[in-house]
Amino acid sequence: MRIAVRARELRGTITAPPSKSCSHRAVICALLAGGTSVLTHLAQNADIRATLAAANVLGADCRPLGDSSWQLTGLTAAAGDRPVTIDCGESGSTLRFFVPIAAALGVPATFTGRGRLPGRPIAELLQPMCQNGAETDYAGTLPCTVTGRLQSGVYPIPGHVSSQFITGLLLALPLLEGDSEISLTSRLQSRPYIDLTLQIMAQFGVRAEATHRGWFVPGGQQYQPQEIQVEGDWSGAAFYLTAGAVGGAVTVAGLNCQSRQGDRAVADILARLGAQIRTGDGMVHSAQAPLHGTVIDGSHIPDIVPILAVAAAAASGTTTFTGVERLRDKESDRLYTTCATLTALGADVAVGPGGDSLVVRGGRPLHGATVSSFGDHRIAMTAAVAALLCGGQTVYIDGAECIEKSYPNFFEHFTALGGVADVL
Ligand SMILES: O=C(O)C1=C[C@@H](OP(=O)(O)O)[C@@H](O)[C@H](O)C1
Ligand SMILES: C=C(OP(=O)(O)O)C(=O)O
Repeated sequence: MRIAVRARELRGTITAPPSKSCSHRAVICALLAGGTSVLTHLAQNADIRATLAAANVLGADCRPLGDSSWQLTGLTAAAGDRPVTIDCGESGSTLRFFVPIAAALGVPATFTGRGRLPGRPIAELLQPMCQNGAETDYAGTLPCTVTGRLQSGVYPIPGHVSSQFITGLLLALPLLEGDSEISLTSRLQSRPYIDLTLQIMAQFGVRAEATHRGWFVPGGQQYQPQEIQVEGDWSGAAFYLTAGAVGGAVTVAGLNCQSRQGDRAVADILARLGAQIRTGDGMVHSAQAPLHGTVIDGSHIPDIVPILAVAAAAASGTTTFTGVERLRDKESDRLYTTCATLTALGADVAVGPGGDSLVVRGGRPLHGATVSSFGDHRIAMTAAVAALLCGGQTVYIDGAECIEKSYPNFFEHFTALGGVADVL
């Protein structure tokens, strides 16, 4: 699907979609709880559909109650040992969370996926699982089959590849009989996602404790069913907060200003770049002001680096994003695709020496062009917001349907704020 977008400025108020990260975690905790949970304001996107389908395959009874609420009855008895296939679609979270969960339940499972997912990293998670009772059949790409049953023990894991490995283990290891330890072998990146995991696990009555090298996870724990309202998505909100900062004035409602979502940092970062930001009462207001370059550590906020590069392109001077090497392993190689997209529109964006930074020399006027989404929802949405810098010219985005992965009504919000988004 090609979409033609045009906007000189965006103005008005939208409500943030439900958080994708919180929705994954809530569905999984509800699956693991013996009883019925009610999840309201659950994200309705392709990735959460994959996670709901995976929960269903493992024995949960998932029923829509309407109005984005779901009733989920979790595993009341031991899961069977009948082999299952779990289609993760394009969702890295679904894959990395369910691999250890299936193994902890002792369910032989084959994992499939599409798009870039088959090649995204997973070996670093399989390795400690194989040291602790699992067996895997994996040839460097999906499908991947996991058999055996995880045992409690020590799980050495790198912290710099994907925090999703650690979230998957944190969710799964409390189900084992004995205590386990997750031991980091390299510095943790994307740390806020771990805090979010621990927070939602705690809401379902399950705990893990931080140690000086990782986490201690007591075994024999039981998830308790809950009624949970999923909070608004700061990662999605980042697109429209950036839009307000570079052209117009946008208020995003439905956000928890004390959230553990790491992408909440977008508000402080835009303010640091010079935007007018006001927060309070579950709303964030972002308005245009002269922006100036700065240094942004991207190591804990990988998902908002592409959209912040648009703010950097609008700022005078140079903005350097550090710690961004892991952007290469997302739905696209986001270092390359952020550069390619913004360069096609006339911006000066390049990967820095060493390959772990992104350097944006801002302040250039941009122009319309045809760009590809590269099949990556965050790149499609980045290109749409970048159209605000193109002097009213049209940006054509090929493959824009990929927004379905996290933010299906993204273009409805774009038009509600006064932009033009025509499906061609
Ligand atoms: O745990 C999560 O919900 C996520 C963790 C992050 O991945 P990494 O830990 O691989 O950076 C992030 O990019 C992803 O979109 C969602
Ligand atoms: C990287 C993302 O998600 P996942 O890793 O779950 O595919 C994302 O939403 O940008």
